Amino acid sequence: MSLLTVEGLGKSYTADKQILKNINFEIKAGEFVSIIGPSGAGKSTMLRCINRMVEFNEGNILFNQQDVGSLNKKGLRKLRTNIGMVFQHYNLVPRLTVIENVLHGRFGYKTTFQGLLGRYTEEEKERAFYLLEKLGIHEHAYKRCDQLSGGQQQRVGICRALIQEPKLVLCDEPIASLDPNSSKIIMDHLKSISTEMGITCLVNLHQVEVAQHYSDRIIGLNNGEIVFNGTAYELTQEKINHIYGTKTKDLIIA
Ligand SMILES: Nc1ncnc2c1ncn2[C@@H]1O[C@H](COP(=O)(O)OP(=O)(O)OP(=O)(O)O)[C@@H](O)[C@H]1O
Repeated sequence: MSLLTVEGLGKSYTADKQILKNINFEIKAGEFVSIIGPSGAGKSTMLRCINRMVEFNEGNILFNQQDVGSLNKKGLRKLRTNIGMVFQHYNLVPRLTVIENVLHGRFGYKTTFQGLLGRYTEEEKERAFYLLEKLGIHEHAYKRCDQLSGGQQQRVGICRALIQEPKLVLCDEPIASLDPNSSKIIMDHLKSISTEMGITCLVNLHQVEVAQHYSDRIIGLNNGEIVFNGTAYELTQEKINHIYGTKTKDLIIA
């Protein structure tokens, strides 16, 4: 069943340049899908239209049968509890502890007052520990986030997304700031989120081979248009060249 349907999506930030043009795709529940394409193709913009961090100008986005474009402030807040987000630069609060950052993921379920006072239930705290343990960083629970390595901080970011109990996790270049070892750890965790927890993952990536290794399906974006939508097996060198508009040997990172 389709969890996400994007129909005729268009976005421009300025009148003179269309960034996304007639984007159409569907994502099924539980799928792991990567979006690849050259710098400036519109990958981040597309991802951010889905939870309306970026407002789109044309088309429709249906999430879980719900028309995302027509949601009011309250509806949008509810939608965002169902859609977790993982960022390239983690977007943690550096001076707060790991556990506090994870619990921030529950913010969408709280009144502003409860959130500001940091009122979390025992169940929420236990869940936060469980997730930290699952991602192998529970021994750092009471450290300030800025004392952790990039890879560890990204794992905190993933825990914060997961504690929301999302149906979908959007990952915007989650390994772009990490070394190969940390990248593998993060990608393995993201993959297990989809295979073990059944959570759908939509991941922007710069590394074609990483996308091929982990994805059920890959979407290729070039200059704001989808030019490929298929499996890793179907993504031939010719198709990669088409997505990047060039010979890509230099672009492929092991
Ligand atoms: N807030 C903004 N205002 C104006 N233009 C923007 C804004 N955000 C992005 N753009 C432009 O939209 C285009 C697509 O950017 P976007 O970040 O979505 O691409 P991308 O494929 O994710 O690139 P990268 O891989 O380098 O992150 C670029 O030309 C960029 O300059």
